[in-house]
Amino acid sequence: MFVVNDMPEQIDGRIITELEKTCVSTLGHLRDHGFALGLQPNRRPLKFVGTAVTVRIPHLDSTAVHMAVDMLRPGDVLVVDQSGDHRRSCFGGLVSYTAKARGAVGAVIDGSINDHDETLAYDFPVISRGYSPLTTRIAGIEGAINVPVGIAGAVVRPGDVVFADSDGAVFLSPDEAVGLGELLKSKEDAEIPARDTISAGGSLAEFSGAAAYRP
Ligand SMILES: O=C([O-])CC(=O)C(=O)O
Ligand SMILES: [Mg+2]
Repeated sequence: MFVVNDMPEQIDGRIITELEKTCVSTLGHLRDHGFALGLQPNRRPLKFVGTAVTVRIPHLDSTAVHMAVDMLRPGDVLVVDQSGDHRRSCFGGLVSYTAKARGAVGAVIDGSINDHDETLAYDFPVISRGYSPLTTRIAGIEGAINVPVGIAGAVVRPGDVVFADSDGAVFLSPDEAVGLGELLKSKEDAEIPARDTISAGGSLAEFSGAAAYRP
């Protein structure tokens, strides 16, 4: 059975502009959930922030991926749950070419990807489990578009914020993302004077607070 739900509301442009100035790992200093653990970027440096368009497919049938890619809008991020089969690739040159042509800003695939050289040439950022020559097929078995999905330990809902950089991706609800960019930027800015202090012989442990635990 195929489920094709409406496209989600796109996230506020201010959230994107603010998060784009910051690093995903700065959020990793503050919380543990929502990270796509074990997924790697196809190139570095990499950065994108966009609206999650989710797809769930069974192990070998990427019919729903091809449907969803046609639906992508400028600013969207394709997020694919392969139902735990990480060895197959549902995402290669033609899918990435189409996603880019529609204006999507990136993809997060909880599975493998293929057509390494071609996708790099299109300069479309993808975070995935890695590369595999074993692909999915257009089998018409089942699939769902814009439903909650599970991506490498994180729950992702259509319309969530996908915040990705060279270190990996995290998923946030639009509410959680309001004001987050400013908070992350303030933490990053606090490291600027710390560098000068450290260059002058000062202590990292004093700056981080680790010094308080010295026996
Ligand atoms: O079609 C697919 O599912 C994967 C692929 O090779 C491409 O996107 O070019
Ligand atoms: Mg191909």
